[in-house]
Amino acid sequence: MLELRRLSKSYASGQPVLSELSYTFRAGEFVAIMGDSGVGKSTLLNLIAGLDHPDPAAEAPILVDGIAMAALDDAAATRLRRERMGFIFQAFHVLPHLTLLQNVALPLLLNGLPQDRAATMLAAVGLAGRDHAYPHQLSGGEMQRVAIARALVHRPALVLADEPTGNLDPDTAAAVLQLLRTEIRASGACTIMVTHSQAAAAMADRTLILTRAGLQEADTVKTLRQ
Ligand SMILES: Nc1ncnc2c1ncn2[C@@H]1O[C@H](COP(=O)(O)OP(=O)(O)OP(=O)(O)O)[C@@H](O)[C@H]1O
Repeated sequence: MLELRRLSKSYASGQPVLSELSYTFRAGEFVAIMGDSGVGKSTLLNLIAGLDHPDPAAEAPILVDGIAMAALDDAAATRLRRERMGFIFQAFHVLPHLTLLQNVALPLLLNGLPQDRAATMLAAVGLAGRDHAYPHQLSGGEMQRVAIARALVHRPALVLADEPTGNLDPDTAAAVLQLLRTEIRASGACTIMVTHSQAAAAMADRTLILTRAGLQEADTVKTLRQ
């Protein structure tokens, strides 16, 4: 579903952040990515999302459903992102001047899809009857539930989440993650979640650790450290 092939990224200012990273993510799996601060987790998600460009060294470093991101022009990359991806990112926060229903309906509108699923998704995340509320009327946990509904409403094949519960208390975080897991199970989306939280990672099917050496299964890293 998502293939990384010798993906590298350096910023002008410094050393390479990612160096020849290769990994294949399968459809329907929920994977957590952990790793030390500054190792490049957010950079990796931004590259997969097409929000930043990898170093040009490798020919097709990112393939989504077999489509090489590097071969797409800006318009085609935007279309692929809009149709096949869902984001739970701080930078894509719920828009304050739109109602909850309008926020959740946005991916449907942008993709020219019928909008009735927006109300269904709001109900699925426990916010039935709040369609016409505005984001400032919500708690942090409720806001993250709206973000989840919006990320999944258009049935994307790939969901990218960056610290989806970073600013929530442990109980609310657990409820939000439980909901995310239920919804991605129902939709069959491949989900990649970057997190520093062991509790959040425990909700995923498996955990990968990003180090300078690349992405490795958490169990392998634990064994190597012992
Ligand atoms: N736009 C940028 N320009 C220059 N350097 C950057 C840029 N974005 C990130 N970096 C650097 O790249 C490295 C990786 O950053 P990144 O945010 O991907 O790490 P991270 O693993 O997500 O960290 P954290 O867990 O602290 O969020 C850091 O050294 C950071 O300073």
